[in-house]
Amino acid sequence: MNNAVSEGLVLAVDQGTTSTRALLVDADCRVVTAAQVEHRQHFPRPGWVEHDADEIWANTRTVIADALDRAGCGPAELAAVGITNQRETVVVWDRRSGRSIHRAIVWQDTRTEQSCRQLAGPAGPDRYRSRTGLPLSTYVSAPKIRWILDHVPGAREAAERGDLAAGTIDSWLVWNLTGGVDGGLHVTDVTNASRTMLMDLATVDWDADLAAELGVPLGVLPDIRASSGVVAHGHRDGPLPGVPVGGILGDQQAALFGQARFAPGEAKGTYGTGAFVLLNTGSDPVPSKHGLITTVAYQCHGHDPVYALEGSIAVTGALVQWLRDNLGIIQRAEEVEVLARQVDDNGGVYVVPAFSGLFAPHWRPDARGTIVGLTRYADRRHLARAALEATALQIGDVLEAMRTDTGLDLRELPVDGGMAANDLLLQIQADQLGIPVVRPENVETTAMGAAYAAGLAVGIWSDLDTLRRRWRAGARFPPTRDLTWRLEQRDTWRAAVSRSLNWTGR
Ligand SMILES: Nc1ncnc2c1ncn2[C@@H]1O[C@H](COP(=O)(O)OP(=O)(O)O)[C@@H](O)[C@H]1O
Ligand SMILES: O=P(O)(O)OC[C@H](O)CO
Repeated sequence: MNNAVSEGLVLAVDQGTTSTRALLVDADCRVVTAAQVEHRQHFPRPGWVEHDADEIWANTRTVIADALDRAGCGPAELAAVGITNQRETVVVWDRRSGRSIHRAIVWQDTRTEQSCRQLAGPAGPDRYRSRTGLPLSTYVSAPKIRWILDHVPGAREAAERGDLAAGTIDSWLVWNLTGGVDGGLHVTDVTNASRTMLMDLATVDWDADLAAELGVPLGVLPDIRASSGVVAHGHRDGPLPGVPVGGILGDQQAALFGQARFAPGEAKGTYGTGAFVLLNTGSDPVPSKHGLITTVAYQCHGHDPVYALEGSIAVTGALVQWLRDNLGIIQRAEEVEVLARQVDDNGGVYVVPAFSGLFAPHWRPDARGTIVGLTRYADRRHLARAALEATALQIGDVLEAMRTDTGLDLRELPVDGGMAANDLLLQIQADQLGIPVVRPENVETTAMGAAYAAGLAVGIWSDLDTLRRRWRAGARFPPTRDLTWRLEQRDTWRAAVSRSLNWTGR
């Protein structure tokens, strides 16, 4: 083993929307090595987004092997592995063949819009909110599982016979890591389960009535476990033989954990494919009246769950990808900053990236992407700037909802995620919010959260305070604009958002 590597290595697997990463973290919370592989995005119809679950498992094996190789060590030197994952995305697989029976339906996919509307009925999308913390929307897992069971020939009967397993990506990975068809463990954690619309937030257990109403047989679902605690060990024939699986968390909860936001009132914002603000609300689930989600933040084995309020935004980095892949106005994501810096303002252009409808705080599946304010003056530089502003303005909307729901004024916003590498975005964000935005020294917060959860479970770190002391600020972006400017921006943004509504189902 490489001499520079200290004792007590923890592996974090971060299975995100665009890529799968593995990071090796040492007991001093330093990232020793990292490996990353992107997977294919399938868009078979407008609004549909799919991933190949078998490809994701193959990529997971690859990045684990690469991260270990680069460190010159083997699985025997690992104290634990922690898994974190894109949430809500569902896999349904055959317990006997070990193969998924349909491509994974991704959290951004809108195919269940009609069935969500029917399920909501006259009660509306908040029908199950008090029990689950979630609006009935295309975002959550249950309607996606139901869709697969109803559309793959023979699937519902196979599910009733007990031949199928379903779950979010974490449960697919843990099942495979622990043996798959050879006795793999079918589990998930409380944070992932809280995104399915099948878990009761108060009992942190599946709700049989809900499962029946939403058409998901309880028998296909995994057991729910704490986020930090050893659930199993890697299978002898898998990539991590004998390694304790000590942490499982949804990626946004993992980022909150990795940012060491363990106290009520602390929040973080993560900018990836979408963007997600989570506010730790402590031991009580706080209901939202302003379009936020109530969710489980984490649970350490033997302790009560900790809850959070969340503002989930479907499209932020995905808009940058769209500028790159669909319009070709940039070649690489980071070029959006170079382009946007060439102009002082957006030239009157606003982009509302409602590619999957609008999530928090609006929850409008009928919205679609809209560009307003175009004149002959506008060019790709203004579009690039408007794309970054759209991210910041959407975050502004969810923070305002948080303030209204809780009465809490954040003093600053710690941020992370792939898009947080963009300094211009973070400056625009600080200007839009009127509070400083802080990027930590270690921006690998999602993977760190999974590593922390796993390391805590096996005693690499003794407690949360030890982890909190490791957090270091990297770059700080103080606001430079006044209130009048902010209010004007918000007014124009609201007008743009209103133009994106009522597009489908007219
Ligand atoms: N410098 C940048 N400026 C703007 N967007 C960026 C930049 N770097 C990456 N992105 C965007 O961030 C996303 C990748 O971030 P990441 O946190 O890895 O995403 P995920 O976890 O959703 O897979 C992509 O959508 C990409 O377009
Ligand atoms: O994988 P990310 O970072 O795009 O996060 C996706 C979220 O978990 C969806 O809820």
